[in-house]
Parts: sequence; structure tokens; C-alpha cells
Amino acid sequence: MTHPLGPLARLGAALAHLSGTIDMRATEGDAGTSWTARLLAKGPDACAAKIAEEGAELAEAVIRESDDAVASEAADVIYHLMVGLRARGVPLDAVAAKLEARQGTSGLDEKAARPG
Ligand SMILES: N=c1c2ncn([C@@H]3O[C@H](COP(=O)(O)OP(=O)(O)OP(=O)(O)O)[C@@H](O)[C@H]3O)c2ncn1[C@@H]1O[C@H](COP(=O)(O)O)[C@@H](O)[C@H]1O
Repeated sequence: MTHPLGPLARLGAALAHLSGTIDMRATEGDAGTSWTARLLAKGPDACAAKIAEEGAELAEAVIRESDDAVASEAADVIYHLMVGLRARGVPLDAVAAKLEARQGTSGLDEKAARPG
């Protein structure tokens, strides 16, 4: 059954909700009861380690696991990516701006135009 919002709006709504939760955990979270608050308290290095770990698990899932496992690992990556951005104070807007700036430019053309 198709979700009434459609997949992209549904993902956007889920990300907006998650972003609000992460902001709340960052400002008033308790490391005793919140994974997010605990990870943020450990700092960017710990967030980076989780991003790398979850990225490797997603790659493994893409190669040899079920569609459901791929979706689950992708959700882990997105969550830890957002916690990592929060740990570094990089706003989601900055990521959106990067994606927007790349629209219409082929990845192959961009690579060919790199200096060196
Ligand atoms: N989306 C997530 C989410 N995805 C993964 N995780 C947690 O990330 C942790 C690490 O996941 P792993 O699969 O790597 O588990 P693990 O291998 O046992 O972890 P390690 O301790 O070995 O590193 C687990 O505790 C997961 O529950 C998440 N924790 C929180 N969220 C979202 O954040 C909200 C707030 O969570 P808290 O901050 O914990 O209240 C939740 O309601 C969710 O919406």
C-alpha cells in the first residue's frame, strides 16, 4: 500500500521529526537514558566511528542481505549521519546547499574538472 504522503515527503517528515529529537537530546538529553545524548557527549570522534561502522554494515547488506536488512541499515546510517552533523554543528541546510549546487552537473564532468 502506497503511503499517502509519497515516499519522498514521508522520508522528509521522518527526517524532520528525527532532527527535532536529536536537537532535543543535544540540549536536554540524559546520557543515562538516551543513546543520542550519550553519543553526542562522547563527541565527533565517537560519532565518526559509528558512521564508519554503520556504513560498512550497509555496504555488506547491499551486497548480500535482504531488502528489509538494507532498509534497516540505511536507516542506521541516516540516523548516525544526522547525529554526526549535530556533533560537528553542521546544519542540514549546508548539506542541502551542497546537493543543490551539484544539480545538473554530471559526476563524471565534475571529476574531470578537478585540479591536478
Ligand atoms: N533512529 C535511531 C537509532 N538507530 C539506531 N539507534 C541506536 O544506535 C545504537 C547502535 O546501534 P547498533 O545497531 O550499532 O547496535 P550495537 O552494535 O549493539 O551498538 P554498539 O553499542 O555495539 O556500538 C543502538 O543503541 C541503536 O538502538 C538509534 N537510536 C535512536 N534513534 C532515534 O532517536 C530517537 C531518540 O533515541 P534516544 O536518544 O536513545 O532516546 C529514537 O526514538 C529514534 O527515533
